Amino acid sequence: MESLTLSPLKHASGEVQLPGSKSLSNRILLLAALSEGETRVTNLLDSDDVRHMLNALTKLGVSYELAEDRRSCTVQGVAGPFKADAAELFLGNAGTAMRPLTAALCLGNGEFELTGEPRMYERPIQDLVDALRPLGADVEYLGDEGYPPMKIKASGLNGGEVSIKGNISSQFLTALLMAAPLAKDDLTIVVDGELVSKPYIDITLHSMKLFGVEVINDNYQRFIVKAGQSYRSPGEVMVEGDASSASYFLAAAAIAGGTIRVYGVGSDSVQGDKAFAEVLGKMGAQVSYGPTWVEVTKGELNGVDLDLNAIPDAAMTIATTALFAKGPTAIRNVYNWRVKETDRLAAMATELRKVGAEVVEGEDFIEITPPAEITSAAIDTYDDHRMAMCFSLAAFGNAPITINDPGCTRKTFPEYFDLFKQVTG
Ligand SMILES: O=C(O)C1=C[C@@H](OP(=O)(O)O)[C@@H](O)[C@H](O)C1
Ligand SMILES: C=C(OP(=O)(O)O)C(=O)O
Repeated sequence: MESLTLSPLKHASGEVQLPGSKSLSNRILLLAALSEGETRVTNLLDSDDVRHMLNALTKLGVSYELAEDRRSCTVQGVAGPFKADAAELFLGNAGTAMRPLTAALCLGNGEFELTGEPRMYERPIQDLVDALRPLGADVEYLGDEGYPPMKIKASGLNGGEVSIKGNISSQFLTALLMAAPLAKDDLTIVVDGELVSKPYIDITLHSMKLFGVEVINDNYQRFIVKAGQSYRSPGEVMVEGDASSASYFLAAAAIAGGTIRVYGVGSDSVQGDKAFAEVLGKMGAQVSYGPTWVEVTKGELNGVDLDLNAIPDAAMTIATTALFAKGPTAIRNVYNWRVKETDRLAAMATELRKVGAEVVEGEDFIEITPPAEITSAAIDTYDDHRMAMCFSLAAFGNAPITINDPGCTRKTFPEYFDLFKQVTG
């Protein structure tokens, strides 16, 4: 396994043009495929998660033309459910491909197998399948009950009223919402209990609206989607920059100074993770926004105690930023860190201790007391892109930090370490 050793870093400044948002890239590609007409998608993310979606669309008979740099793509919509009647789809560890495609495939007619990397077989999908079955979906688990791989025998989805649990992943509700307009009748979706990662539902509703579909949203507890609203191409869509990817650069500036400005995400962004900069502000960094940019300058950082359920991905960056704050930091209500690329609560606790932090790992929270001096360590990344990216920040101490398997950032941000070097060199 390769590793990358970062010498102690002192400074971070410059400008970063963010790659396209993963969440938006995969939603827009799927909706473009299901819609009437041709859609030109620009600023598309080029990363493993998006490649899995693109490969799946090819196998499902969708044609598209991808630019040589893979950052723009013209998709020919199939105007309704996929036309393919059989396919085996390998979806890696991409939640934004696995969950939405599971629901979308049920709309058509045929037999489909959905497979992925070993970790995908440990990431739950039962709450989605339990919501699809009463609508007529035939989904068989091929391995463990409640987890991929799965076989779908599709024959369309009925309308009616269905309830879905949202306390493990918002992607289940996202998947059902995006499939809903192509069901045979109107669909009412009732959220059973707590809904985690709520801002991702706004990304979903925003994406559906771009493609001409309106959803009645009753306080995120009840959604009504009228049938017969077909997706229609808006012609051209530009993908916003990735707000989660922005977090590492903004945190670098907050920790080390001078100033970093990221372009592609700002006050106009639909992504919940734009709120990450506000958290840095609460810690003491100076933050300013434009419609499509965010700028952070170093401040005296203090620990915070916050519920970060709404921004679970960017919240990981707060965990390593906490190494440079005065006093302890608590990140609360992040139980679902445990079912992501790795058990992120356990991984974060183990690796933060390696650099000298004192850590309390709760069932759904983590408390971090920074060390007086960060100690040199080799950080294991657990095939989790965010572990690799977060721990690059530990190099702002006085000790070298080795990141094992830095290539795992390919899931969402293949060029991360090149850009990080540019702003810290
Ligand atoms: O819908 C999305 O695009 C995502 C939703 C979130 O997952 P959960 O809803 O499982 O928390 C987030 O962590 C993931 O990276 C992307
Ligand atoms: C949880 C993540 O990914 P996924 O879309 O696979 O859920 C993530 O990117 O942090």
